[in-house]
Amino acid sequence: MSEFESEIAEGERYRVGYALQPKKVKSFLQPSLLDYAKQHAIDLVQIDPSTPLEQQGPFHCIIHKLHTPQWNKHLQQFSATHPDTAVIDPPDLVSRLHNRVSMLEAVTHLQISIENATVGVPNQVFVNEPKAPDFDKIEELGLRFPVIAKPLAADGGDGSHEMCLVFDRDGLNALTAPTVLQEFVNHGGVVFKIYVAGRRVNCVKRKSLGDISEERLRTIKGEVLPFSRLSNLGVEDEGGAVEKAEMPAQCLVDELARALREALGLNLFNVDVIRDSKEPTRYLVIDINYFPGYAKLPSYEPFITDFLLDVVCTKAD
Ligand SMILES: Nc1ncnc2c1ncn2[C@@H]1O[C@H](COP(=O)(O)OP(=O)(O)OP(=O)(O)O)[C@@H](O)[C@H]1O
Ligand SMILES: O=P(O)(O)O[C@H]1[C@H](OP(=O)(O)O)[C@@H](OP(=O)(O)O)[C@@H](O)[C@@H](O)[C@@H]1OP(=O)(O)O
Ligand SMILES: [Mg+2]
Ligand SMILES: [Mg+2]
Repeated sequence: MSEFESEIAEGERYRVGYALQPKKVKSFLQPSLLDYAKQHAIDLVQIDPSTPLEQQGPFHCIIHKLHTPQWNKHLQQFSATHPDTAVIDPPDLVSRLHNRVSMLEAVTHLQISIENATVGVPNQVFVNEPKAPDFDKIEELGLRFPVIAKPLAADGGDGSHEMCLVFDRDGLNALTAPTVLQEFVNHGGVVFKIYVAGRRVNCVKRKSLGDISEERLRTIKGEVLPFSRLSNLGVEDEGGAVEKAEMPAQCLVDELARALREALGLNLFNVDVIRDSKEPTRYLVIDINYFPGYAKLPSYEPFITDFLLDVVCTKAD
């Protein structure tokens, strides 16, 4: 018997509306998810964002990854008149993840120390005009090269995944504003991706940028190395770094997910975490994404369905 069978009244069905871009519908709404959810009393219903929500309901729950002002307004109006529909998640809270400075602020307030491990963020500074960056500000913060130049906006818009590895001050001349300069931390070429769906948590390993040696730093001058959508690149694991990497302790993963879920007020996100090669008890959060690619997880169908059942059966803790 499933965890929820005793909660669901005989014949009861739950309507969950989803409002996503066509590309996301294709990747997230796999037939296997639709089927699994259906067998567990959840009907996933596509929402047309250009038609009033009133005409498309009723909904027990709405999940979404659209953030045009018009969609936010429709959602807000619908919520006001349908307080029983759970909106996963409120647009004003999601928007904190659309900026690479505010995204990491919640992490800096967490006090996590489990099994000697700590969780923080890399040093970073926002510069408006990288061509004439405020070097004093950078040095005051103790920011050290190499750095990754990341676009401030992380809203899925054009260029929001286009990054640059910058090896020294001269390299900053190649950048365009506005940019977040984040210290590059050697981490053994493996990123841990913690997927959260309410109280459901799953951590997987992925290939990342390789370490940069002191030797390489001495020889590279004024160079920048552009890259984009690294998490979608090939999965080839040269040298077996990903396979060999030890996972972070499960209690650390669970506590980080729980604490961030509470601090951000969000249910659907993932967290990219690296482990400092020099200090392996030091974990660093480098990125948080709203409504990430859950379909890449093994058994994502029960993962998502159980989360939706948590919401509609109001079992979330
Ligand atoms: N501070 C850092 N130190 C070392 N490597 C980093 C750092 N920040 C990012 N990286 C590497 O660059 C990749 C891309 O960075 P980031 O995750 O910030 O970009 P993104 O475009 O938002 O990614 P996503 O596709 O997950 O949304 C990371 O997965 C990691 O491999
Ligand atoms: O492309 P996928 O569906 O796999 O998911 C990616 C998602 O793309 P989307 O645009 O389709 O939502 C990205 O969103 P935007 O920043 O572009 O908004 C971002 O969240 C990535 O981190 C996700 O990849 P993952 O972190 O899971 O590897
Ligand atoms: Mg990332
Ligand atoms: Mg991201």
